[in-house]
Amino acid sequence: MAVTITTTNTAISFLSLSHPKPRTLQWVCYPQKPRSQFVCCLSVDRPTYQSASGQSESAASGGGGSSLRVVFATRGTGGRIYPAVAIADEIKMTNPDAQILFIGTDSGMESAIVPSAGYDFAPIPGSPLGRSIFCLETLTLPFYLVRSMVESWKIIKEFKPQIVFGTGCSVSFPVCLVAALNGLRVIIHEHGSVPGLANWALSVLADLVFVAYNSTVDCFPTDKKKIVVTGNPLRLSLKKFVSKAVGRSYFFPRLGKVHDSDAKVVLVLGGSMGANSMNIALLNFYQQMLLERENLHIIWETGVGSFDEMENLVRNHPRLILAPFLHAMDLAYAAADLVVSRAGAMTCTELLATGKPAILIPSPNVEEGHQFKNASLMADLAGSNIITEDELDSCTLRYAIEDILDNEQLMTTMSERAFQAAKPNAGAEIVEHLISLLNASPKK
Ligand SMILES: CC(=O)N[C@H]1[C@@H](OP(=O)(O)OP(=O)(O)OC[C@H]2O[C@@H](n3ccc(=O)[nH]c3=O)[C@H](O)[C@@H]2O)O[C@H](CO)[C@@H](O)[C@@H]1O
Repeated sequence: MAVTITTTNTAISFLSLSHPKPRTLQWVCYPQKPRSQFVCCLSVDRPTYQSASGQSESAASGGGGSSLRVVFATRGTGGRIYPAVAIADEIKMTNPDAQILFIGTDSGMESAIVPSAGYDFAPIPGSPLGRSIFCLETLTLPFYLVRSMVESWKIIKEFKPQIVFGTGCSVSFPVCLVAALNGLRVIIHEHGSVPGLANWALSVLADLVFVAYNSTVDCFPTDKKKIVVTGNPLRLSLKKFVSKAVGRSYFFPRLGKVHDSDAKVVLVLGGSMGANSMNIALLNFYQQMLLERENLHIIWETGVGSFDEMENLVRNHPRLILAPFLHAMDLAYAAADLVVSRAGAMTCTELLATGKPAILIPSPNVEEGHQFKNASLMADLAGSNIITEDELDSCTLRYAIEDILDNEQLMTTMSERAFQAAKPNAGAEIVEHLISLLNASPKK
């Protein structure tokens, strides 16, 4: 359930000033139950994009207009969904008449993230991927795949896209396959350092393959000429400048009003799913640290799955925001002096673009040590501090946080290095390639 609350308090005034279109605060409930005194899941509405005729519903209705029509197929964690949202944002910037439709599943995070980003969404059945070849999920995979392909076929026939864009997941596989069978342009993007299975397989039939890192190129079993290294695209909201005061007034109204320059805000991110070990480590010292440091404020994303438990364990405090998931990441990054986070590929891209000093705790549960590779790269590029899961405990984390927070010079250097290493134009570059491809030889 999403309840939109329109109000006229100071935070809203700041938001309206900083964004081209007036926006409203949205309180998204995960799961569907009344929330307590904690601020839970504040999100900022984006402008709803309208078609040239002014009828937003026409986006999913097919029809014969000449505007660019793109389908995005995405599912999974934020790291797969947000690159698609970022490229869609970029397309709308350069082609305001473009018609965009996202295909995903009803059960995945995309069903909440995509509509909240202002795009039309069409669900298909998800195909589960089993951990071994003999497990139930793997045995039922062909059945799900056929169902997903049939549903994708119907949507593609009706929407008539020129391009189908997959971000590598169990939804992008059937959708891109159907697109290729229909003779449509297929493009994929891999955000991580090692391609997922869907992207690996789809690279063979894709017209263009965008990747974030040079080292990923050789991982694909396809003609290297169609692989372009661009980096990861950023959501439009993260590319825009949001001042520290605006970010802070959104989360802690008093800070925005008085521009308290002594205040220090620590943003704790467990990735799009949250991180239990980080939650536990923080749980053991947040109270003491807030007590000892009167200028400290904490924004703590617990993950949707752990939120109820954490909400029961964490004591309400005026300088603490506890949230299951943050939609307004632009404002959260803007507010923060220091970010403590998992080391997912998209988060690392965003930390560089927003110039945030970071302590990274790579998830040990991600295949092939992806997150450790990301964190090592961040340490080289921006001097990020790495704490491994084995080293993670309350003392280590608290010491690492205070070590950076108390060293202004170090924070400035880390921030400057991050800005220098950022590649904020990946999205624009991807859209340029995409338009050139269409102009060079329209397939249909
Ligand atoms: C490539 C990789 O490492 N993937 C792992 C990563 O994915 P995950 O998708 O979580 O990691 P990423 O850092 O790549 O992407 C997270 C995205 O979600 C956004 N975000 C996050 C929190 C929030 O409250 N609001 C918000 O918008 C971030 O801004 C970012 O854009 O961690 C998951 C566990 O958590 C693992 O299952 C995935 O295998």
